[in-house]
Amino acid sequence: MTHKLAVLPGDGIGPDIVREACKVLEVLRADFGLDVAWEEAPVGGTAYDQTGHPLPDTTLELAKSADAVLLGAVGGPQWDNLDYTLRPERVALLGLRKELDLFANLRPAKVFPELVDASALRPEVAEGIDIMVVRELTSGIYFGEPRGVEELPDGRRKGLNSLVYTSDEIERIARVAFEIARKRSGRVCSVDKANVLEVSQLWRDVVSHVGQREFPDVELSHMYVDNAAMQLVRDPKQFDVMVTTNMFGDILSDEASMLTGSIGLLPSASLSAEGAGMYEPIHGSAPDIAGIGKANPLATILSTAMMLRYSLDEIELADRIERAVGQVLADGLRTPDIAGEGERAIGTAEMGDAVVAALRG
Ligand SMILES: NC(=O)C1=CN([C@@H]2O[C@H](COP(=O)(O)OP(=O)(O)OC[C@H]3O[C@@H](n4cnc5c(N)ncnc54)[C@H](O)[C@@H]3O)[C@@H](O)[C@H]2O)C=CC1
Ligand SMILES: CC(C)CC(=O)C(=O)O
Ligand SMILES: [Mg+2]
Repeated sequence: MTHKLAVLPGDGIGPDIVREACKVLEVLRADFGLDVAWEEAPVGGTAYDQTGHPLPDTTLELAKSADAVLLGAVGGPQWDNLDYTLRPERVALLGLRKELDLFANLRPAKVFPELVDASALRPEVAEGIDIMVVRELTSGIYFGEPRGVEELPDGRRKGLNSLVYTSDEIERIARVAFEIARKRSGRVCSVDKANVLEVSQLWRDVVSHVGQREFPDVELSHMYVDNAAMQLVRDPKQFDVMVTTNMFGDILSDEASMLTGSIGLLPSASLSAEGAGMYEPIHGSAPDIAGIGKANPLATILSTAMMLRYSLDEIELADRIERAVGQVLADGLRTPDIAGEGERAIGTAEMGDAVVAALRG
């Protein structure tokens, strides 16, 4: 049966990088028998400009009816002053995640052997890093109520966001992390701020219970988020699976990207319990390099591989994409973000073309 995809390029570099991922899909369809069809739809600031809303009903319906969603990125300075009820990041991105119940965000941070020198770390520290950040994605402080900015009687203003987790939300993300750990090294590190936050005390308690009751074979440790941020740089190989809240996972995965060389390399999968999946690079819309051919498309191409693996059950083709990316890096091809000093850099489209050529062998 034909795999039906919703492709949502979005804003900034979104269209630049999604174009390259679609080239990869074209080749898989033409040369490797992947039975796939996709429809594009506007999302984010672009959709707001076209329709008055960052997540038009037609886009949401397309996403809901698809077998998987491929997303570029949303947001940018031209929409920064919009009222919060219309901001692309909040309405479109958080809206899609919530509407599709994509509570489990998998963000693998793996150092390609060819890119050890591009890491922000010393080569001996960088070599072999392979971390899976499991981030809760549909709750926590990005979604908690009450929220807002209000005027106080004395003329000051008060800004408020709420960090809320219920035990069932913690249980389900913990299970995802433990299951993944079983297929990897059998170790989970849960990251929280239980020395200060009541929510984190609940988080730690629930993760521990799930571990003891259902996954006694998996080794569980706990770490405060400030220490985890430091340990990621000091000794990243101590981590295998990290499980954490929405905001901590957002921040730690951007940090982890620099261990691998660039934020332009890290893919992600966002999954629901019912089988929905959305795939996007972990970075944003990078307005500073939009439309000028400097964006690294590999995070999006690797997100496409995750889509084949997790939503379409095309494991062999997912492996092929990952091998092709390894091949272009082994061939010395570098976009500006991963080029060393004096090294020639290629553009976004050339990098996409190189992956296509490597796929074709
Ligand atoms: N998933 C999404 O759609 C996300 C959207 N955003 C939005 O994106 C906009 C820009 O946010 P920033 O904080 O600047 O974060 P960003 O991730 O867009 O950019 C941070 C830095 O990384 C660089 N960068 C990002 N992706 C790259 C790539 N593929 N290749 C090479 N360099 C890359 C950018 O040029 C910039 O210097 C904001 O409106 C923000 O809200 C931010 C994060 C996630
Ligand atoms: C733009 C935010 C809502 C989310 C974010 O930065 C992310 O998911 O990486
Ligand atoms: Mg982020």
